[in-house]
Amino acid sequence: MVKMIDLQQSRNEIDRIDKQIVSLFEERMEIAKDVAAYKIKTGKKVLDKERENEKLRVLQAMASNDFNKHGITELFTQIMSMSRKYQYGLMSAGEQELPLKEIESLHRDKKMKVVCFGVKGSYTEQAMEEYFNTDIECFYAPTFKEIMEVIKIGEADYGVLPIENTSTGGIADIYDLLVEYDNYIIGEHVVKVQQALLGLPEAKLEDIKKVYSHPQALMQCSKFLESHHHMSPIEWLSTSDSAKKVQEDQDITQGAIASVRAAKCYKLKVLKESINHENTNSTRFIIITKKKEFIKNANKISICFELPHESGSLYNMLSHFIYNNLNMTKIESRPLEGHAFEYRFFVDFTGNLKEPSVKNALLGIQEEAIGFRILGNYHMV
Ligand SMILES: O=C(O)C(=O)C[C@]1(C(=O)O)C=C[C@@H](O)C=C1
Repeated sequence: MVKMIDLQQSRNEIDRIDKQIVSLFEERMEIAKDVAAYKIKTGKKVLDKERENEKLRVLQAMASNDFNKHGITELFTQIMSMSRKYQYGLMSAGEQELPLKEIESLHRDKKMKVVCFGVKGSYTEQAMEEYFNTDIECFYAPTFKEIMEVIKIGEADYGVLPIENTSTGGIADIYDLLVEYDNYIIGEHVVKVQQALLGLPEAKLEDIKKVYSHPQALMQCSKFLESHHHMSPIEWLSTSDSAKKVQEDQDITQGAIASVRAAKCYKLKVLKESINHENTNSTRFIIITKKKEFIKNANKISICFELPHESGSLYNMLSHFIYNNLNMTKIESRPLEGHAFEYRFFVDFTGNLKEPSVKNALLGIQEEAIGFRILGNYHMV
C-alpha cells in the first residue's frame, strides 16, 4: 500500500525548495548584472543563441526522464529570457538618443504641402482636411507608390494614405511600401465611410444600368446591388474616380458608388444614400513624412520585424510587450519576398518612445528580431 503523506508536509517541502529557487534566481540575476556591464562596455549583443542552445543541451542531459527534460528546457528558456530582459532594462536605463526626434506639433512655420492619394472628392481628401484642419497646399497622386515617392524626394511635407478598413481589413500594398521607403507615420485619422449611389442630375434610380466603383466599395454595397437586378457592378480605380467618370461620360445609365462629397465635387445627384450594409464601415488613414519625428505625447507606436523560422520565435518577440506591460493593438503579417512561407510582422502598440518600458521592449525586439524598423510614433485616434 502507498503510504499517504500529509498534504501540509508536502507543501512545507515545496516551500523549502521554492525558497532555494528564489534565492538562486536572485543570485543568477546579480551575475546577469555583471554580464550586462561587460556587454555595455564591449558592445557585445545580449542575445547569444549559441550559448543558450548549448546551455539547454547540457541542462537537459542532466534530467533523469523525458518529462523533466522537457520541463528543464521550458524553465531555462524562460530564465534566460528573463536574464536578457533584465540586461535590456539596465542598458536602456542610460541616456541614449531617441530613434525619432520629438517635436511640439506639426511644422506650421510655412504653408504645408500635402500630397493626397486619389482624386478630388475622395475619402482620403476628407481625412486630409479633417486631420490638418488648416490652410494647406495640396495636390493629388493616383497611386500609393507615387505618394511614397513624392514624400521621399521632398516634393511634399506630408502624405495621406488609407491603411485599413473595418469591413475589408488592412491594405497589403501600404504595409509593403512602408518597408520599401524610409518614410514615417506621424499621424492617423479615421473617416466613417458612407457610400451613396450617384448619377447624372437628370437620372432616376431606374435609369442606372452600370454601377462603377472601387472593388472594396462594391463589396461593401453588395446587398444593395443584389436587390437591384437592373444594375451591373463594374470595378473602377477608386470611388471618387468613378464619380468623375460618370460626370465625364454624360451617360444617364451610368452610376457610381462614392461619397456625397464626391457628388458635390462632380455635380452629380445622390440617387440613394447609405447603401453599404455594414453601418460601422470606417477607414483608417495614415499621415506620413520623410522626417524622423514624432509629436509630443504621441501614444501609439508602429514597428515591423522579421523572425527566424523557428518554433516560439513570435511568442518570444511578443513576450517583450507582456513583460513591459505594453498593450498591443494590432498585428499583421506580410510574406517575405524570396522566402516562401516566411513573414514580416507589423505590430502596433500603445506607448511613447520616451517611456522606459517602451525603450526596454524595443531594445529587446531590435536585438532579437531581424530587419527591425520603427515606422512611427503618433497619436492614436
Ligand atoms: O552568457 C551570456 O552572454 C548572458 O548574457 C547570459 C545568458 C543567461 O542568462 O544564461 C543570457 C543571455 C544570452 O543569450 C546567453 C546567456
